[in-house]
Amino acid sequence: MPANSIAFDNLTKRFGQTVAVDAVSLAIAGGSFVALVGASGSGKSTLLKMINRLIEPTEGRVTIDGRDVADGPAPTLRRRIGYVFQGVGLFPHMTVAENIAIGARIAGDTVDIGAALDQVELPRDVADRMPDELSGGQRQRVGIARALAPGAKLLLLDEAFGALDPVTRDALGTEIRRLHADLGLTTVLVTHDMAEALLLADRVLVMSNGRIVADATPAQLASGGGGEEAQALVAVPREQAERLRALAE
Ligand SMILES: Nc1ncnc2c1ncn2[C@@H]1O[C@H](COP(=O)(O)OP(=O)(O)OP(=O)(O)O)[C@@H](O)[C@H]1O
Repeated sequence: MPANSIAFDNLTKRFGQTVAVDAVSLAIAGGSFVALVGASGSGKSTLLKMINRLIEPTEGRVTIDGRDVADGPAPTLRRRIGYVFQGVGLFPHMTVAENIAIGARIAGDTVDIGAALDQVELPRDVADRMPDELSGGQRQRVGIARALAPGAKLLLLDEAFGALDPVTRDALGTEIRRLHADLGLTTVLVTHDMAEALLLADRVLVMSNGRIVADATPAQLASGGGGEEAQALVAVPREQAERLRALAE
């Protein structure tokens, strides 16, 4: 498998009586773009956070290129894995430049802030601004720049476009896809939006009650494959598209 592949091996997480992730075994090829979709509470975020050890499994393990993520210190692991979530979590009292550099600085490295801003198509003059002087979409771009600044080759996105207007959301999605290709990333995107998953990912995993109930390509899903639960989710954007088409007739 190409570098930066991820594997789940009987991965389970229980919170008391709740089985958030239920014995998931699955491999994600290095360089692929995988979307994880499913209803609220189906276990998507829990599965994602076990990759960068924000959550530790109850049973089973996650490996990256065959090595257990639990081997070695979590901060070292997290420098390899960019993580962007809804709300971004920029430090409000630090400038954009300081926010982007923080991960690398802690590790004793420096970051080319201009290049990091170029990468996410932000003007270089935002470097000295504070996060609350940016739009939501710009803040999200800073979050992506920060996640990738330490040279991460894996990118985890947890509803990263969730709070944005549809136009900004679409533009950021396209940009993430470009960054994914340009930087040769392995990307895992958690989203409740099947249309976003179909348009951005190479492979769509559907979660339900802690299990992966469908594993298909966007083309397979669009042509009716993937099973009942997947098709129930595909029906939403399909019906919207049909209603729009009907309006034009
Ligand atoms: N820290 C926690 N303590 C107890 N239960 C938790 C905790 N985190 C998650 N859960 C439970 O685990 C299950 C899976 O949650 P998770 O956040 O992974 O779902 P999700 O699919 O990401 O949902 P959403 O789309 O709403 O973010 C849910 O039943 C949730 O209530």
